[in-house]
Amino acid sequence: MTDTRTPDSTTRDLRVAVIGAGRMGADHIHRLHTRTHGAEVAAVVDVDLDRATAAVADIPGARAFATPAEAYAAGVDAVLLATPGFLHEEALLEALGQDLPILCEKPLTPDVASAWRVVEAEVALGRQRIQVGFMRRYDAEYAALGQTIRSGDLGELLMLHCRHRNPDTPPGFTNEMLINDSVVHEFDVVRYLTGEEITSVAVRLGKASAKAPSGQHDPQHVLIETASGVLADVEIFVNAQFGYEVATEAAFEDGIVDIGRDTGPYVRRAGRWGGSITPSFVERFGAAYDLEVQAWVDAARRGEIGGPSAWDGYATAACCEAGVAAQGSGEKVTVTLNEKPALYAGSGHDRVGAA
Ligand SMILES: NC(=O)c1ccc[n+]([C@@H]2O[C@H](COP(=O)([O-])OP(=O)(O)OC[C@H]3O[C@@H](n4cnc5c(N)ncnc54)[C@H](O)[C@@H]3O)[C@@H](O)[C@H]2O)c1
Ligand SMILES: O[C@H]1[C@H](O)[C@@H](O)[C@H](O)[C@@H](O)[C@H]1O
Repeated sequence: MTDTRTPDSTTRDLRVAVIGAGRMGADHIHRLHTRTHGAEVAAVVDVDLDRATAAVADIPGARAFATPAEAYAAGVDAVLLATPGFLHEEALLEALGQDLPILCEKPLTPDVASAWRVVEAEVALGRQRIQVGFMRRYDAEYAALGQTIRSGDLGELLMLHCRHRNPDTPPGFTNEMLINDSVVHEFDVVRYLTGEEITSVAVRLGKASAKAPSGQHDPQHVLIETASGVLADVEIFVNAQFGYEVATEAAFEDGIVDIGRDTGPYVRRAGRWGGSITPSFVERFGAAYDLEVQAWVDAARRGEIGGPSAWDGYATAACCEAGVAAQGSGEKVTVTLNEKPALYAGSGHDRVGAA
């Protein structure tokens, strides 16, 4: 539903409060300040006030705060939430209480009960205010794969073989976070690519790497099934050392499509050949984050959202909960969803993120 109560939103820049100035928040602050049209960083909020202060040092007019309430009192138009996922619910409910447009970094929340509370709060508000930061929808290669699926050129999509590899994990990254923080992206893109809900999740724990921190079983093999029976297997390997890789091989009735392989200059030098490996998500998805944030800003100025919704956040949280249960049981776990509220009709996982 379009918010018609924002009369000057199309004529001046959207004043954004970024909550959380860590790895992802700092990247988004830079993006908003240097290359997003129609928006400005008005406030940075971080419990670590020194970090917030450092983040606004080079941004004229931007102010640092230790709590969102102070930023709201100072006056902002929108919120970009980049605190750790377990803190999202409280911040989302507070921002919804202010009726502000929100770009919430994934996951919406780390468990299905809290995700549903957020959906209920947005439904009670009566308009969509939350966009979830599933940036892969804005990646050119995922968009091309989605186009191939929808065109039917290669027949029906049958299987997806996904590899999700990170060089290492930040401190405090738990075994459950392999699912809640990492595979949550595959849950989203499988829903986005197939246009179907996920019906079950199974997890197999095979041989573990000695490079994984204590408490993490890494890698893991996740098997996802969709409503029509498309199978997607995911190797989630978050201490893979060599670099960052998010790649998929899609098997169709009439062909195979590969996305996410490192490309770039192929160099032959001094008796050797090769290229460079993508170091992190910042490089792999830099262009996708730019498109995602611009789509959010453009939509927020119209009183709309410009990408995956709170329903998408809730549906992926349900998949995560099934995945974490499957980690423990070794059994296939069925994903069950509440009835989709009318607020999200026609604007759920079939929303196309990139043109
Ligand atoms: N889309 C992606 O590819 C991607 C990549 C990395 C992280 N993320 C997501 O971004 C979010 C942040 O991750 P990160 O790696 O930047 O974390 P981080 O730990 O580097 O930064 C979090 C920041 O939040 C601050 N903070 C903690 N509690 C706070 C509170 N109550 N109020 C205000 N600030 C608070 C911390 O001081 C820190 O500066 C997570 O949801 C994560 O899943 C997404
Ligand atoms: O928070 C990060 C981020 O979402 C990355 O895109 C993903 O590859 C990592 O696994 C996850 O920990």
